[in-house]
Amino acid sequence: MKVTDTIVYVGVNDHEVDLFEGQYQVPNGMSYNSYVILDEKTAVMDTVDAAFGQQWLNNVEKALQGRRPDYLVVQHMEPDHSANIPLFLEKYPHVQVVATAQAFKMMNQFFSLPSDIQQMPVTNGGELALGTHKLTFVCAPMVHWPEVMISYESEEKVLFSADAFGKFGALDVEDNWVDEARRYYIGIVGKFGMQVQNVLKKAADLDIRMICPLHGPVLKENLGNYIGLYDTWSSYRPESQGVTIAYASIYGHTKEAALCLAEELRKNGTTVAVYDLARDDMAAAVADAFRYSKLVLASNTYNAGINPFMNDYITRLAEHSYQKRTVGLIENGSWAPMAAKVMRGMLEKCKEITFAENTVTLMSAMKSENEAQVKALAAELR
Ligand SMILES: Cc1cc2nc3c(=O)[nH]c(=O)nc-3n(C[C@H](O)[C@H](O)[C@H](O)COP(=O)(O)O)c2cc1C
Repeated sequence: MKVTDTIVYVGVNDHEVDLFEGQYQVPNGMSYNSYVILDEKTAVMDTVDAAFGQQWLNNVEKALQGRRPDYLVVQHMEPDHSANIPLFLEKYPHVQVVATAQAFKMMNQFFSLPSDIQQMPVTNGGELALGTHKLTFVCAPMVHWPEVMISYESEEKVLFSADAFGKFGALDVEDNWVDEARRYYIGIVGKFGMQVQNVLKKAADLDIRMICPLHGPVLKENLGNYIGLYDTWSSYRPESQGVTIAYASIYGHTKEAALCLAEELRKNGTTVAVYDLARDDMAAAVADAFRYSKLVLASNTYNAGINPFMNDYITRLAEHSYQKRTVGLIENGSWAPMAAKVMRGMLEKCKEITFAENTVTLMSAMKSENEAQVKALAAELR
């Protein structure tokens, strides 16, 4: 598949993967992208997941049209992109491998490569001329591993962005880019907002006409929109006004209060996303907490603590640097409700959290006073 006349897509679609990175549900599969640049010299940009070695090699061979590859550029050592480095070097032992020093170190950790491989270590700002095409390498530490670099090709103004601007989903399935890109970004890179901001600052000086990520489609239009979303996500600003309600309930009474709140909010035109933390996709619930300006956590008390699913959820939010949001609390308990206190305590390490003044406290089941509390919380959040 041509990206341009001289850049060819040689990646693969994976519909067999059950959990991406061992935890993310990917109902539409995954793409592992790789590209070939054809010029006086040829460069292959990254490899693909181990399961697709032969298919990828065939794609590369076809794209090269009988030529030999001169360079293998390794932007990221995560195995879904690097697993086929040994296979590639077995077939093309003369190739110069271009990567950061830290990537070479990881290469030797992951693989037992021959000692005579041709290494070309690069640092930030390093360049590689292929003919009319010229790659400039920009180090992007922790976006989302420390060895990551992205590559700017100045002839066609293409940014090879490594995992940035990637998404879940194979390329042969139509879906909503922003939802699957947000779930991917928040889950995988979300913790490293400051590092993403640093890369965006470096990229602001570049004239970018096209973004070639390691997952998801090549982005050719409305690049300002995608870059703007990355700026929003990495600065932890809400993307939209709205409320995410995440609940964990054993017998259904806390759920009832959560759904009652959702109804109250919707009545007034507030956008609401509701998640059952025991049953719905936790990564989607985390992504929507970042998407919307407000969050309500509803949990039953559990052994003087909170429901284990809520515990997992708040732990994930805190790990992803959740911040700059308003949070409301709904708790339930049959003898000593503690959930609101525990949830509040868990979020205290998060920056710039404003707690709603109204807390809903159920003593086992919804009563008329709880309905009044729910209405008061809704009034405060809308
Ligand atoms: C294993 C277990 C531990 C619980 N621990 C407490 C507790 O420490 N304090 C309390 O008040 N209620 C506790 N409860 C009771 C529930 O929190 C309470 O019945 C609540 O109303 C359940 O809400 P739900 O209908 O949303 O599941 C516990 C329940 C279970 C099953």
